[in-house]
Amino acid sequence: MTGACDPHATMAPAVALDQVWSRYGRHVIHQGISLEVQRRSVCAIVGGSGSGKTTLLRQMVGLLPPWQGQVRLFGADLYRVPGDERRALKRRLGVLFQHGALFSALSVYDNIAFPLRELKWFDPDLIRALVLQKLAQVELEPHHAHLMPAELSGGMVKRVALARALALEPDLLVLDEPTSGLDPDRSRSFVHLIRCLQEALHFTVVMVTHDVESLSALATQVAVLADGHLVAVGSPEAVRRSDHPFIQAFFAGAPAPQP
Ligand SMILES: Nc1ncnc2c1ncn2[C@@H]1O[C@H](COP(=O)(O)OP(=O)(O)OP(=O)(O)O)[C@@H](O)[C@H]1O
Repeated sequence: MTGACDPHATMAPAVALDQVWSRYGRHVIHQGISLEVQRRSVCAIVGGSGSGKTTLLRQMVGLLPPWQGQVRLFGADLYRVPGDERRALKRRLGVLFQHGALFSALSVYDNIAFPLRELKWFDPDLIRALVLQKLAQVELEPHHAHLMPAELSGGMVKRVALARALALEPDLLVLDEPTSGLDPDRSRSFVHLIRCLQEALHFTVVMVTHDVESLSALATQVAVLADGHLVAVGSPEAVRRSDHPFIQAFFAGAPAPQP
């Protein structure tokens, strides 16, 4: 039994990929990817352009069934559990895709309230309290709630998107290139925010990044994709010691990650 209610699943990894194969048409992207991400850890997936990082994230969040293999979240087989269990599993995820992807026609308030309203569980007073709490968590002010996405700086868009991803208090936060488009200062401050929130709220993070500085600041585990395979998985310090050419190039010149 691998259902979301399985008592044996309580200590299962947040994410477990088992022999995942992926393809688009005849183009095979992954050839037997197996990876476990333990709860409360921060896993960074890195790899060259087109190596299949985003495809792997889409599979983890229930958007794309793998061609072969299993994707388990918290012990439950995401693509084989019944629909209501799958919906319950997906409510345990917060997702922040590249570029933030806010609804441009909705205010900051309505963007953050969106996943809360969708559930139809909360009355407007509770939604208001939760939206203000999430805004505070991402270090924005209550008056920012009335702004439209077009009125926000790039850093604020990221923060609002993060607040929306945190709205349902996820157990797993999935981030695709969280710092893309930010200048180095804003990037550092956004990474610091994610780190503080993760330490306070104890969610698991899986992120794709090209940014070695973000990786060094956040990741407890690194998984490196190349040629359809995971060529290294481990702590940042251990992966960095690999002599794989992509890994050597990725870390070249970067300061040693803090254990
Ligand atoms: N919907 C799709 N249909 C066909 N091919 C696709 C589709 N999505 C992605 N691909 C191809 O699959 C490969 C892997 O794409 P993916 O976006 O997962 O890679 P990535 O490692 O995230 O790349 P990048 O770092 O450039 O964002 C690429 O060659 C891409 O062109």
